[in-house]
Amino acid sequence: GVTEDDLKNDQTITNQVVTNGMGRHLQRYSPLDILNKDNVKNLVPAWAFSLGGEKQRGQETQPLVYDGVMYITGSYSRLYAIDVKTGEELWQYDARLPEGILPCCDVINRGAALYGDNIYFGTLDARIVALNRKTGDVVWNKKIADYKAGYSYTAAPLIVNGLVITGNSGGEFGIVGEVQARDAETGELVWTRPVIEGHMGTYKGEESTMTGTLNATWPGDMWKTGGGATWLGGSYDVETDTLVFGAGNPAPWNSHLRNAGTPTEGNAGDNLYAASRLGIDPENGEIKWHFQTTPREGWDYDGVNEVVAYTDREGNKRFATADRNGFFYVLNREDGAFVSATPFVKDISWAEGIDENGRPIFVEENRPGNPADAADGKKGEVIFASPSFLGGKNWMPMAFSQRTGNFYVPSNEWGMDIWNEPITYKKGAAYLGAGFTIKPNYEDHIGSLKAIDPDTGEIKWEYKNDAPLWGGVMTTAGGLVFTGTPEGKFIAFDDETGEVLWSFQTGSGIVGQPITWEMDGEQYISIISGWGGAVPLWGGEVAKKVNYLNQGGTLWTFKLPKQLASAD
Ligand SMILES: O=C(O)c1cc(C(=O)O)c2c(n1)C(=O)C(=O)c1cc(C(=O)O)[nH]c1-2
Ligand SMILES: [Ca+2]
Repeated sequence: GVTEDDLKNDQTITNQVVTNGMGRHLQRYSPLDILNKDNVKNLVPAWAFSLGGEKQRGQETQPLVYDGVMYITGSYSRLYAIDVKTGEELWQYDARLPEGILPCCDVINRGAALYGDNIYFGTLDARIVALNRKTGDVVWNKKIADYKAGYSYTAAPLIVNGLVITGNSGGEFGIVGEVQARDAETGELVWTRPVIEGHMGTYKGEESTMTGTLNATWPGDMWKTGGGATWLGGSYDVETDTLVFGAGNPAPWNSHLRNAGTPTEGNAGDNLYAASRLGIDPENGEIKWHFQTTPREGWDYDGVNEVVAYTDREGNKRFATADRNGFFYVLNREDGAFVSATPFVKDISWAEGIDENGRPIFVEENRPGNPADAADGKKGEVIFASPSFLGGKNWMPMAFSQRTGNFYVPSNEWGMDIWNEPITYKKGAAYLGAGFTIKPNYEDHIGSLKAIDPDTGEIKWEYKNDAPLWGGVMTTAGGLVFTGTPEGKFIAFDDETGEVLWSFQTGSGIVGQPITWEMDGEQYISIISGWGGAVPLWGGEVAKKVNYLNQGGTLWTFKLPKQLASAD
């Protein structure tokens, strides 16, 4: 079965992919170079697999490959085991969701996790399931949280030292973000760590420590329904033995309801640890450090985007993250301390920049107005803010190349009209207190894949795409960058120039995450195609731009024709 060593060395053991992120640092970089800039033009499909049924939407999964089997998750909480040589189905598991689930952003799932003889995945009714990886039989099935209160689950779980570590979704319903760790064998809860100040963590069934200080950065009881969903899951830096999880938007969106008034301390009213990254001790769930990207967040700039551990060109150990708020941050890996921040999208309106402590320099006029100041007390001043609430970058993962030292970031250039409204918390009901319409910032593109030098923030090249980019990115030692578009194209770029070297039309929009592995001396690439996710549901004027795209659910696997592979 899959061991901790397999997980630790996922990047260098190139005949399998056993973690989300192709390594728990989430670099999504493969040292394989069988496929390269010269021969990628010959890439052809080896097999394709349809997810079948009527449940064809939003396929965001990253496949896993182990012991001759490929595992993918599908929309509506399904999991498939497929023969990696032939593309034939071995078994499938359908979680059969109850009525009344409340996912904010489509019926998606981003992938599974492997450990021992089990495969693990989370379901939209906020459960975590362990299945036998050979048979698909249920080993255990545990509740993460109450779906009737708006909790759900969409991320790939993370395995560290025999613990299955999960986050939660539901920030648009006033839930409380949390990270949980379970024994992988039994499913028994080991620790919990709520990420909003004032809530108690647990360790082996006992209360452990409170998160932050009660009422230090939240007014009144607002912390009790403060959001901060940990909905994208986390990464793990083995060198500092640290889990890194992001916390989403504070709830409700209307930030005037979360203003703690005249600050008595520097951070009163910041609403910790919403819109933050947290370094967590995997042993007991204690918080080691935090870095808040957007204090008293008011534009839905969830702070969940993936934190990637890497080593920079001078040998410094760093983390990088491209936040929804439009800034690309570099942090110190030892303590999460701020190193630098640079804009990675063009028209950021809510902040002038980031100061030397990593705190935004707010443009206060660009905070959506307080409904209490409006004549009717109902609709606060409408402002145009950029990036839009779907972010300069959303969930779709960037990749780091050890070959070029650059990050490849799937970003979007868009803004929104946004306003605040009064709202009170009601269990299981949307808890926004805001209205919005998304708008493109440019006529000819929204999507923008950018090669970014993390040392300087310089954008080395950019690929513009009409529709918003919503799929993951992967880099290889062959000098290739792979990603897909909502228009259905799966594309290989030159990592140095951004030149398109190859593309393939997959038949539906790509919102999935590519992988690569080696089998019998050949290099394979897989990507799932199936349009969906948040854009068509929440996308305002942008949704109209993409409403011609067809749903789907097909997993594609590519390789070089055999004679060409050996001839090159
Ligand atoms: O606050 C939350 O709990 C939460 C959860 C999710 C999710 O679990 O997919 C998304 C968001 N927020 C969100 O703000 C968002 O833009 C988003 C996009 C997507 C997607 O998969 O396309 N999910 C989510
Ligand atoms: Ca959110």
